[in-house]
Amino acid sequence: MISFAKMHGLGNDFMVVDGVSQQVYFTEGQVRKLADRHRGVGFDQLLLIEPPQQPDVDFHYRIFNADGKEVEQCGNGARCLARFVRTMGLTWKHKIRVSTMRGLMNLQIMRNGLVSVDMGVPQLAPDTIPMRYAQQDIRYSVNLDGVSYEFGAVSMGNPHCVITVDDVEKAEVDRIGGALTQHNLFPEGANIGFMQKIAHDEVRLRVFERGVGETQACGTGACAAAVVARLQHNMNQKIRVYLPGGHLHIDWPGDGESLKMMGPAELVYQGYIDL
Ligand SMILES: N[C@@H](CCC[C@H](N)C(=O)O)C(=O)O
Repeated sequence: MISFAKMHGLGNDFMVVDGVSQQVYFTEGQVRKLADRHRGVGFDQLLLIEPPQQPDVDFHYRIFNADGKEVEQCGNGARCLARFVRTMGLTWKHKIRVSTMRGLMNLQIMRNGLVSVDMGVPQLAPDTIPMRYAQQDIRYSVNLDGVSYEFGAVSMGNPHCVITVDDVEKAEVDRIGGALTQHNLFPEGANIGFMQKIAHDEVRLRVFERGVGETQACGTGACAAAVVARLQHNMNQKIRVYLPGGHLHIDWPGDGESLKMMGPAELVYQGYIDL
């Protein structure tokens, strides 16, 4: 039996497991079974919180997609992690530093109850995404069934491709997202965002997540969209990203600078399950 919490960030939902007080290990098959929305707990990602692996860090943060694969980063999950470790008494700090597969991240629980995350510096070079394009650019194109799609590519620790559309409601998220997430342009797959500009400081966004499908919100997807919005469309440093599950505040001063994301993190229930 392991104890866990069910949490969500704007409807992007998680099974969160305390791997500090419990000895836990998950196989790909176990994660897939737990992710099943009819026979398991049901979630987009499983978050496993482990003891720190280095001195200046509070926790090590691991993320598994619903398909069982471990991935590098999850923005909505990071906010839930901050709320989880405080609620479960794993720390009393308001400022929490975690390591992930791809580096370090600082989380802060704000007075207004929201959680702010310093997501680090967005990476734009094709080999850091990774993406099979020789030269870095702010706009790339890909051909799908004879139609060419322009996109921006960003690594927020994990790979993102962002396509600007006229009407996000009409975007073929499943068809185009499903084809591009596994396109050979992206050797490790990619999360595919569909972004509509609303104003200089507002976009709407839907994301087809790698290893999951369309989710109600994607934190790193919102960060990547803000980067593309600024680079391709000269939008503001501070923008609101409206996702199907709610909105996030993103603040990115520009190239080479760290990006901050702020939004909610909710605990739904706590439970026990046999693995
Ligand atoms: N929902 C997440 C991203 C989770 C990982 C992603 N599906 C990937 O494979 O990179 C977020 O809030 O950032």
